[in-house]
Formats: sequence, C-alpha cells, structure tokens
Amino acid sequence: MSGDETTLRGDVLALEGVSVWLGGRQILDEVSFTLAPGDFAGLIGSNGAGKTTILRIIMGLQEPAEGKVLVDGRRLGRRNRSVGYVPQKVLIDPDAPLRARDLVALGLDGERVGPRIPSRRRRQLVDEMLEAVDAARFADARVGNLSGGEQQRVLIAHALISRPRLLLMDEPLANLDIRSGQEIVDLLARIACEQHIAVLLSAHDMNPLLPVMDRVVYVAGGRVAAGTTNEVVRTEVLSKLYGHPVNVLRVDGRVLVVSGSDVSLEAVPRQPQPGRPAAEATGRRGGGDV
Ligand SMILES: Nc1ncnc2c1ncn2[C@@H]1O[C@H](COP(=O)(O)OP(=O)(O)OP(=O)(O)O)[C@@H](O)[C@H]1O
Repeated sequence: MSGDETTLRGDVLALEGVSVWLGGRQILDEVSFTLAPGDFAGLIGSNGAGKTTILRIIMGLQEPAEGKVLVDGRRLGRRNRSVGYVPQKVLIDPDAPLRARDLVALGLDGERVGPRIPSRRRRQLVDEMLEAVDAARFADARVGNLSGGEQQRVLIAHALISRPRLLLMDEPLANLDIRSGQEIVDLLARIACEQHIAVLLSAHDMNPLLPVMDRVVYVAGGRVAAGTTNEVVRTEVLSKLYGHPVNVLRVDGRVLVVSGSDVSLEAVPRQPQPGRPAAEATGRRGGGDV
C-alpha cells in the first residue's frame, strides 16, 4: 500500500475531493467524507442531487474525474467483495422458481475463487444470514411472492453473506410503508453495530433515519456536508451547502428544511435552477466529461 492509500482513523470508507462530470455537467464537486466501522449513515438529498452517483463511485462503477475513493484504506478494484450493495428495485417474476434461500446463497458464489463451499456449510451460512435479518420464516418462499419489506430483508442477506465491510443501500425505503421502513432501518442499525460494518443508505427524507442515524451525508448542488446529525442538520450548515438561506425547523419530532416559501418534510429542491451547471454555482469550472 502506498503512503497516500492509508486513512487516518481506520475508516472503512473515505472519499477525498471527488468530482464527477456527466453529459457535460458537473454532478459532484469535490465531495469528501468518511465512514468508520459501525457507522449507520444516511445519504440524504432530493431527486437528482447525486446520491446514486456517489454510490456508483464508491462501487467503482463510475470513475471520478478528480479525487479518490478508499475502502479499508485501499483504492477499490472492480472485483472487490468489501462492498455489499442493495439496489433500489429488483424485479423478480413471481413464477420464477427462486426461493429466498437460493437468492441469499448466490451471494456466496459471486466472484469467489477456489473450491466451492461444501453444501452443508453453505446451508448453515445461509440459515445464519436469514436468521440475522429476521427472514428465516420465509426462507423457502418464492422471492417473487414476498412483500417489498420481506424482499428487502432477503436482498440485505444476499449482500451481507460475503461479509462486506461496507453495505450500500439505494433508497431502500422508497417503496415501503412507514412500519416496514422503520423495521428495515432498525434492522440495518443493528447489523451495523453487531457486525461492525459501515452502512450507507440513500433517502430523500431523513426523518425515518433520525432515531438511529450516527452520521449524515447531505448532498445538494453537487456538494456534501457530512458529520453527525446535530453537526450537519443546522440552518447555517445547510444554507452554506445550498448556497442560499434555508431554515432547519424541528416540529413534532420531525425535521423540516424550509427554503424561501417552500416548506418540505423532505430535502429542499436542488439549487441552482435546472440547466445551470453546479460548477458555476460554486464559482469553479470543471474539466471534461468522464
Ligand atoms: N449518465 C448520465 N449522463 C448525464 N447525466 C446523468 C447521468 N447519470 C446521472 N445524471 C444526472 O446526474 C444527476 C444526479 O443523478 P443521480 O441519479 O446521482 O441523483 P439521485 O440523487 O440519486 O436522484 P434520485 O433520488 O432521483 O434517484 C441528475 O441530474 C442526473 O440527471
């Protein structure tokens, strides 16, 4: 490992000055943040803020034009099992003969090199993982017949069975009712703590995460403010991030971020206006497209 590939506090994840241009537009502007083992972090931002782009960068699916991404202090290779990922939506035919336990077992095989795990051991590992996500009761059900919340649990087990150090989740609450969403959030917070891994979960609305979130990575205008919720979700910090005044209000235990005459329980609509490059808004001009 070279000198610049070490991190200061044993972080699982470090983004350092990451900038991305897509389609001639700057999408991320010198984004930096870190996550440590056991962190349960929300990646919060409105539609088009750049959350998925950040996840793609971390997975190595998108190369930054500037900056670097370190996972466990190393630059991420394309075939790296340190990062588990649960996509926003997986379409599975209800008639497909794929049981929950089969899907979880697929996570064992991924990019494995060397001898196959003996079948008894495989079954034990799958059972343990289904148990860990409270999915043992539907282990033999077809995945396509499971509810959204049940499918999420199976997908989480699939992502975790290769024992990643970092789990990324793209909008896991988007299609769940409030109760199922809260159960998934509680489950993920418990997993981060018990398995000592970092979990980064993207969402529009930070409110369901507030009771358990250790850290927030707030994305707006291609830039990021990261830290504990109390450090980041503040009027002065978010006003600076958005580049215009916003107010952070706490009402009935929920956080409202208020911009001008807009009042939203979710993140404030992205500034600047559509079509205006973020690079202009931050006073910098970018390089070429990636
Ligand atoms: N391949 C691409 N080419 C050009 N622009 C892109 C490309 N991919 C994403 N973008 C733009 O980058 C911006 C950020 O997109 P991204 O998907 O990261 O946002 P997001 O925060 O995940 O949004 P959402 O919550 O709606 O999923 C958007 O304006 C999007 O249109």
